[in-house]
Order: sequence, then C-alpha cells, then structure tokens
Amino acid sequence: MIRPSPIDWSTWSAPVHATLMFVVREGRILLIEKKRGLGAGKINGPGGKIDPGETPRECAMRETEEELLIRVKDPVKLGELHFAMSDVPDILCHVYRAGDFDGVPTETDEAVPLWFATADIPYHRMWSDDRYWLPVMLEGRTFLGRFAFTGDDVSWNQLVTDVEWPEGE
Ligand SMILES: CNc1ncnc2c1ncn2[C@@H]1O[C@H](COP(=O)(O)OP(=O)(O)OP(=O)(O)O)[C@@H](O)[C@H]1O
Repeated sequence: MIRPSPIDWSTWSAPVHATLMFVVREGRILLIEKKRGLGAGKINGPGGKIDPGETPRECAMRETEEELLIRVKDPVKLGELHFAMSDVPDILCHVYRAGDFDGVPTETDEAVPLWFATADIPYHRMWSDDRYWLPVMLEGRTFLGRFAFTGDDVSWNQLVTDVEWPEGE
C-alpha cells in the first residue's frame, strides 16, 4: 500500500538550510562521528547550517574545513534532502560529493574522522534516512529525497533519482 504523504510538499519550505559533504575515494568514504549539536553521537558526513550570504557549496566546503581540517576539491552537488521533522525545525539539505582533498582529516571539537569501505557503511549508527539515498549518492547519481520524521524514525519517504540540478549549484 502506498501511504499518502503527511506533508503537502508542493507548499513545503524549510526554516533551516544545511549541507552535507561526502568524500569518496578509492572505494572508501570519509564520514564523521559528530561530537555536538543536532545528531551528536551519530555518524554522518561533515556539514552544517548555511550562513547568511553563503552559497550551499561554500557552506559545505567551510563546514568540512572546520570539522576535519581538510579542503575538498571540485565538489559536485548530487542531491537535495527535504526533512519534515516532528520535534525540531524542518531542514533542506544540499548534498555534495568530492573525490579528492588537501590536508589530513583530523579530529576537532566537532567531529572524529572515520573512513569506511563503501561496501561497509554503518547505517545502524546513522540518521535513518541515509540508507535510502546514500547508495544512490555512491553510484554518483543525482537525487531528491523527501522524508517525514516521527522523532528519529522515517515515517514517510520518497526518492526521485536522476534529477537535473542547475549548473553551478
Ligand atoms: C533528519 N535526517 C538527517 N539525515 C542526515 N543528515 C541530517 C539530518 N538532519 C540533519 N542532518 C545534517 O546534520 C547536520 C546538522 O548540523 P548543524 O546544523 O551544524 O547542527 P548543529 O546543531 O551542530 O548546529 P550548528 O550549525 O553547529 O549551529 C547538517 O549537516 C544536516 O544536514
């Protein structure tokens, strides 16, 4: 049975805009254990809220530099995630992927760097939406994911793949 969406996505907008960055290189993905803030204790990509006047790409690069002390090269936007949350403000998240970086991933106050084989992603320690879209991101395909959450659980989801994002986003 296809459940009707609890959200009217045609009028949905989010008060919080954020980013995620995934470095994927030689069959491995660079993730973080987040030490504080929303999702503390979970494994995720580096990322965070977009500052005023900043583009999503600039934010994704800045957050990765702040959290892991590395500078990613040529990030490409692959996805957008629309999160309708039950207990925190809704989030629109831009997802970037990069294949290379300068520097050495280093633990900071915000994050512990962790490399995983792409065949061995620790979904049980991640946000519950990640298992839907991360495999598509690893294939290098574009996507739009919409998720309604009840607490920490996905109560409704939709994933559209092979979306065309505007040039330069
Ligand atoms: C609901 N399902 C979810 N699935 C995957 N990722 C999710 C997520 N919900 C939030 N995220 C990401 O988590 C980071 C929060 O970070 P962020 O806004 O920095 O939170 P934090 O409380 O630390 O705030 P500051 O920006 O430090 O003020 C940010 O990248 C955001 O995209």
